[in-house]
Amino acid sequence: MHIEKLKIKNFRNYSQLDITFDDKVNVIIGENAQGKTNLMEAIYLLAFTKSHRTPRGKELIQWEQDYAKIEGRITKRSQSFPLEIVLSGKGKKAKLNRLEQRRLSDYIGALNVVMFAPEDLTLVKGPPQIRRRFIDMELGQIQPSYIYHLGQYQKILRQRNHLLKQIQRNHQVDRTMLDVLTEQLTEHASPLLERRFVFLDLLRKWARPIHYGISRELEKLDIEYAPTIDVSETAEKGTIESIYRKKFQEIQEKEIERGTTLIGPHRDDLIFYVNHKNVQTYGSQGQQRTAALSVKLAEIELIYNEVGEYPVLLLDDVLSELDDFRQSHLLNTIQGKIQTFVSTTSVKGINHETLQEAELFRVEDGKVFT
Ligand SMILES: Nc1ncnc2c1ncn2[C@@H]1O[C@H](COP(=O)(O)OP(=O)(O)OP(=O)(O)O)[C@@H](O)[C@H]1O
Repeated sequence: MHIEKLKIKNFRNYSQLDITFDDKVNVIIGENAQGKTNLMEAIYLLAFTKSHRTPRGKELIQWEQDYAKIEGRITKRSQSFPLEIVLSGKGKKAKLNRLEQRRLSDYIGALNVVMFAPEDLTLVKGPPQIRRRFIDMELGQIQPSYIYHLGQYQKILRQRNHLLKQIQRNHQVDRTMLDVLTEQLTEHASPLLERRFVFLDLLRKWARPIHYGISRELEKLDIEYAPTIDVSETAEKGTIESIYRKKFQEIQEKEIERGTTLIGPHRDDLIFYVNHKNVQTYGSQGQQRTAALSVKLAEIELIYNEVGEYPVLLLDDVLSELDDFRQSHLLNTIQGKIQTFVSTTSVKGINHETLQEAELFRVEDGKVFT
């Protein structure tokens, strides 16, 4: 799949932009603070309806303006269709084929995007929320029902945490509501966990040979899912549900004492191993980077297998962070088959033929010159 055209209005430092992209490699080049990342962010927003760097939609609207609009024309499975996102004080509107989609799960997944930015290199050693966000974003774009369960789960989790705090302060509060919320939370936690297990199994399958290749056949990568309950990765929804129910009963007093939900997918994590050693704890920075790169490349293959087409790849200022060997591994992978956007301050030192054949876009103060 690829993005044919992009139209932007009042987004970050872009007042107005209307560009046509190459279906292979597009290099976005410019000095610092000119709008390279903003352009990548616009594409990310078009795919996921939210930014990769801020949860606050207001920041995305150009200063002094009251709305921002991003339109894209996408080609997927030989069909061409428009996508549109409008942000304003009233919230956000997402249109697919000119029709407003009220449920995120009906919109996300129309355009598949994989982003690789310097902060993704901390996927392995950074805090657990980075890894949970990674799973949620990737699973969400290949399985709309995952987004539905995640949205419900997060809503019920907030209510449950609020109630636990109330009971913590006042033990007289009726606990019937807690039972109701616990049951509802379990109903959404279980499909989330079941899908994450399946996703992890596929990710592992794709990431292992990639990591082995990048490490010049020296390192075997393994990824383990670390849930907050004792459950097998092959367990089905029903089994997961009954384990959650039992565990919630066991820890009820502890949860009230702490005033928060102590188990569930919002507290799970991934553990990375190289040659059976935990990379988070024992890995060198190089090993951690290789593992992060392998996982990103695996994600591309995984989407190809699930969706039938390669996603659009955004490489935001990340090439200069990789050494020559990792850089050429990455560029060999995308060569000729994946529409890629590369943002950089300079192409000096990057001699790979993929970039020589690329379309160049120069960014200056929120304007793009070809
Ligand atoms: N809401 C906004 N309205 C107007 N301008 C904004 C808004 N948000 C950010 N900017 C401007 O966008 C510019 C930053 O652009 P961007 O983050 O894309 O930089 P960049 O070209 O990727 O630079 P670097 O190479 O340093 O990462 C800054 O000049 C900033 O002031």
